[in-house]
Amino acid sequence: MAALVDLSAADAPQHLLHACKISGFAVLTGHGVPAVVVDNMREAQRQFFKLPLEKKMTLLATKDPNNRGYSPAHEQALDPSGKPDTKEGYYIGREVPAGSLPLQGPNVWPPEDWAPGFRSAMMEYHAAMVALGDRVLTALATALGLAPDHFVPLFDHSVATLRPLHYSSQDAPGDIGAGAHTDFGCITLLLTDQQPGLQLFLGGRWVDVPPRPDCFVMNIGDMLERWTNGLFKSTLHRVLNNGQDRYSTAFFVDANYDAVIECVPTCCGPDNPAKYPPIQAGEWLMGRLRATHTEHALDSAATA
Ligand SMILES: O=C(O)CCC(=O)C(=O)O
Ligand SMILES: [Fe+2]
Repeated sequence: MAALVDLSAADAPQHLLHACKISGFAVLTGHGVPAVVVDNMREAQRQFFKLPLEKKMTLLATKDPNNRGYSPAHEQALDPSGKPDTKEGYYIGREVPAGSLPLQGPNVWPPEDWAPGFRSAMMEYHAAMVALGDRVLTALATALGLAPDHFVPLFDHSVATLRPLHYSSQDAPGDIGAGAHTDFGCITLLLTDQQPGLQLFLGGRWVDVPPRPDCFVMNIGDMLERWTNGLFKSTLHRVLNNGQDRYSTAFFVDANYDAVIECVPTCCGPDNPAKYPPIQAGEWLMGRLRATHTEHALDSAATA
């Protein structure tokens, strides 16, 4: 189901290709992300979520036009037909000046004395994830028979969202921490702790993904499924609470807001016509964010 892939091996592209076709999930070893970068991020994540709710509520992502900041428990329903998610989270993106594209702009940060080192630890981890994402995209382009740098111009100002999450021990075991969903973008790089909870929907049933705190769980999102004409699978997954505190950190590798997602040349042809009409990456993303979040400042943000 989620195959182990050693990213440092010469045949990594072939193994990734296989995993993307079968389940859309792989567990990455040989990723080269320094342990200190991961440890500092984990520490900052734990300290931040321990803050009193009144403080966290002053940093709401729903009030930010670029969707940066805190999202409390029950604010998002990743499965809009089900119960809201019990997880709390924090959205962090590229630290850039407000510009013409939605979802791009300055981050929302807690005051330094509330969460000392949070900002620097998160931005260092963000940079490491951008680099890992580039590496995975190069391997995937190679595996697809494209030039290794095929995706580079499509990700040079990409929406690159870091989202530390916390599932609370106060929630009942079996409650929906994160509702059944497929990821909206291209690739997700997920770090978990030692707590189980993540499940994939494969072969008509929910299958546990055993935690591997030293690895990254990589999965394919909707945009890459469309880009590959359905060759890569954007697989349904969810998180169930288990009565323990669980910390995970998602990094969403999404394309440039203004990139057009249409079938890559090696995945369609006369015998295999494009199954999906072209979409603009940012509009797709905004649609999925609006569909899963409660009332949001995004609702009034212009779509480019
Ligand atoms: O917390 C996890 O293990 C998964 C979270 C997830 O699927 C997501 O944020 O898209
Ligand atoms: Fe997800």
